[in-house]
Amino acid sequence: MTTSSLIVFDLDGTLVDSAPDLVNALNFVLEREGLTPVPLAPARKFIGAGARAMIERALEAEGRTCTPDYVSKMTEDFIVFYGDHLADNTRPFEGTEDALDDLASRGHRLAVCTNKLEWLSKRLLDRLNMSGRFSAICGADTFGVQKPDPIILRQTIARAGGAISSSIMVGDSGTDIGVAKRAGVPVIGVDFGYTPIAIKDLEPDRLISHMRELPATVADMNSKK
Ligand SMILES: O=C(O)COP(=O)(O)O
Ligand SMILES: [Mg+2]
Repeated sequence: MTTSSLIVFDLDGTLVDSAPDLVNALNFVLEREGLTPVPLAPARKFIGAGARAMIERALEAEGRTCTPDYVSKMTEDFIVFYGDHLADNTRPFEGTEDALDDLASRGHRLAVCTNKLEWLSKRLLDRLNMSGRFSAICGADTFGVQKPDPIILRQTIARAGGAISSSIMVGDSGTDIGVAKRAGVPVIGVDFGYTPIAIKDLEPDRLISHMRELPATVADMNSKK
């Protein structure tokens, strides 16, 4: 028998392949400052800790040091540009919508816990016609703390009407594995997202390589509780 539970998803690199639009926005601000744009493949690993961290990681990779105010201005400009272009090329990873349908049909509630700003996350999921699937969509500014601070995951679970003891986190990077472990929530890693450290080395409880594997993985974890 399957126990129904809340499944909490990371957004960038887990539900959606958002790197093309994030990197376009990054390159918009870099080029405007006279800096060299970054190709998509190496820039993917800058994603995962929010917009500011993405810009800082890109500047560091170019060997630039900038004042916090300068980075703040670039971050503001990044967000304005990204807000207008966030669904130009971003799509759910293959099999995601079928997997979410399957989980919902088994009685699972779904939520999003991301280090993207909440309004950008909601706008993106609206544009992809996916918002209605989630009982809560929480971002870096929703509770004033970001992943891997366990408060953001605990509060997301509460907002979605779930319980820590019956929730599972799904994510692609160190912030997701970290937040889940700190909050005491089992975690499934996906190996198709964005992370500078191989996801298997971060030791998620389970690892999947395609969203089609998710419903059976969740069912198996719940059957062993
Ligand atoms: O946009 C980011 O850098 C982080 O987003 P994520 O937490 O959904 O991976
Ligand atoms: Mg991610």
